[in-house]
Amino acid sequence: MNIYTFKHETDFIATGASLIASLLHTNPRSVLGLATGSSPIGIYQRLIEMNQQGLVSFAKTSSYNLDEYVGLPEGHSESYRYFMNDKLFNHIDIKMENTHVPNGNAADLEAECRKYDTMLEEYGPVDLQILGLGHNGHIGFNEPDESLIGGTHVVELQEKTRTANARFFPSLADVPTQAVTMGVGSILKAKQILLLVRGEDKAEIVKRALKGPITSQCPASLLQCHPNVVVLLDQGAGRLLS
Ligand SMILES: N[C@@H]1[C@@H](O)[C@H](O)[C@@H](COP(=O)(O)O)O[C@@H]1O
Repeated sequence: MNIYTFKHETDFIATGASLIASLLHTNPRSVLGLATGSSPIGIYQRLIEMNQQGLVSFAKTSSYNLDEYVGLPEGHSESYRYFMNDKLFNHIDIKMENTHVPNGNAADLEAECRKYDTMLEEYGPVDLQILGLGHNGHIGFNEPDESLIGGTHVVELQEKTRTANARFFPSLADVPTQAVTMGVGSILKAKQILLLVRGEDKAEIVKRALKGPITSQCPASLLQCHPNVVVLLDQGAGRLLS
């Protein structure tokens, strides 16, 4: 695991963006695993600029997002499909049909999960999986539990997660109670993982995830088992690592 802590946000962004861009230079058909949350936004903005300057192309790239809320109306501004379109896809040369986000409005959510796994099996493995980190150690929406699920599944969101994400909704009551998420097994199948974490409030969980015991009570701790993980932290998030 290669862990880098950055004093300046511009360096955090430049490092993340160039890692993705160099992957696409090496293999323009790379499969990207993408994440929402605040941590990747600056990197997505930089990739948009690079794409518009002709420095990187997504024309042959496909993408699979980690997760999506269940039950938000189509086009809802807090759905993860809206986030991805708004923060990245609408501004780069990726073909929209090559972008995939689980459908949290599928009539049969179990069938949607199986369909997502089948696509990942058929068109994967993911070359580079971007991840953020929840305050409780979740990755995607894989919440701490007695055991973890390998494939894509429907999850009940924990109060800590709903409270953390309530800042984006009018009130806590408006935050969905369920989500569809890729499982930890699917995440670990990626060839390379790029974990992005920002903020002092994440320092404790960063330490637990990267240096603590490997346990389903901290899903991100399973990343310690993966052979190719790059972690980018800002100073706040990295402050408890020696
Ligand atoms: N479901 C997403 C996660 O996939 C993301 O990793 C997390 C971290 O968000 P942030 O980057 O804002 O810390 O937020 C949400 O809970």
